[in-house]
Amino acid sequence: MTSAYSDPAPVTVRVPAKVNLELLVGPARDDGFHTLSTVYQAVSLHDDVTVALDDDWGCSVHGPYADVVPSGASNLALRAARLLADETAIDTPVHVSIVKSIPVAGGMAGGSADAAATLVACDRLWSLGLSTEELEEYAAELGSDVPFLIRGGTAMGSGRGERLAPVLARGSYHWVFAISDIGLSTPEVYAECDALRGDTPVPDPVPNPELMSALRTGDPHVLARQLTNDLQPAAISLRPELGELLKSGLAFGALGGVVSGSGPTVAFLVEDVEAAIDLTVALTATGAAREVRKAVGPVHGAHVIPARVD
Ligand SMILES: C[C@@](CO)(OP(=O)(O)O)[C@H](O)COP(=O)(O)OP(=O)(O)OC[C@H]1O[C@@H](n2ccc(N)nc2=O)[C@H](O)[C@@H]1O
Ligand SMILES: Nc1ncnc2c1ncn2[C@@H]1O[C@H](COP(=O)(O)OP(=O)(O)O)[C@@H](O)[C@H]1O
Repeated sequence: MTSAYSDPAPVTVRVPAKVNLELLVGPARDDGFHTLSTVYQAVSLHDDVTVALDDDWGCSVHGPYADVVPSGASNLALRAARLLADETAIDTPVHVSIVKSIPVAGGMAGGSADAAATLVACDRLWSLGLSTEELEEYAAELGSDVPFLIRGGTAMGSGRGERLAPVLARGSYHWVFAISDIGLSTPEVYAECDALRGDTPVPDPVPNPELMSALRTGDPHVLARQLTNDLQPAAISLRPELGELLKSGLAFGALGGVVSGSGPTVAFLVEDVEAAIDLTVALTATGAAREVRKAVGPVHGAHVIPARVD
């Protein structure tokens, strides 16, 4: 006799990386986090995260970065699944399988992206029916930029980066990312930023209206002039070669360049897809980056895709 009930099929969610178009870092708060004003853009470097019911909680990581991502309890995606289960009184464990293509510890929020994808996937697998707002609240418990990876597109982040507001952005932008061999630790880069500032008083960050205007034009030449990152001097202080990489990209024709978040990935904004190909070839030839990848932004946040058939 067949049962009327069958286990739900695994759910796969595709999730983008991010770049900060503007990252203004204010003073350190009592809880150790820094007050931020940032503008995130989701870009088309993706991880795919699949959740499936299993006898026990587990995680596996696949792809070129598998060796440098923990697959145990510290994996942020597995932590996301367990947090959501605890908060919603679910007691059916899942296995989380990550096909990782977002650079690790690169300032592109790869771990946060996997956590965001897992929340969206588990919501579907467990038929929780949570709203985007509810998922973003759980996301904020996992990390400052996890909520943005659920939302995607282009958005402003305040607080420690977790409070999101929409931004009116026109057009589609072409990016080239120069990815380093070895990652940088986000807390170390914030600490270096504090050390470089010393005793200089730091005001609360105020969003730059010229960036908002630039995003409304849809013109990459205009946007390129507004790219800003207060963590860039800290990232360059820890990795002086990033300064040279930025200069090379601009010399090879990028409209603008900026360290992505806490680095060490460097993001170059270019005019169009041909310029992206040219810059990718030129930067690859220098050997100054482990890998050079093209992407477009903005793209959607974490979203369910049809299951892979292997
Ligand atoms: C720098 C940014 C820019 O978007 O991204 P990444 O470059 O790491 O991707 C973010 O602020 C990173 O966000 P996320 O990676 O989620 O950081 P969290 O897990 O919340 O915090 C990790 C650590 O970073 C520092 N931190 C983070 C956010 C913040 N507003 N102030 C901080 O000082 C703290 O030392 C904290 O313990
Ligand atoms: N699912 C995950 N993907 C990537 N890194 C993870 C994950 N879970 C935990 N980590 C850890 O988080 C650290 C930060 O990774 P990541 O989010 O890629 O960088 P960044 O904060 O620079 O954007 C890594 O060094 C890794 O050890």
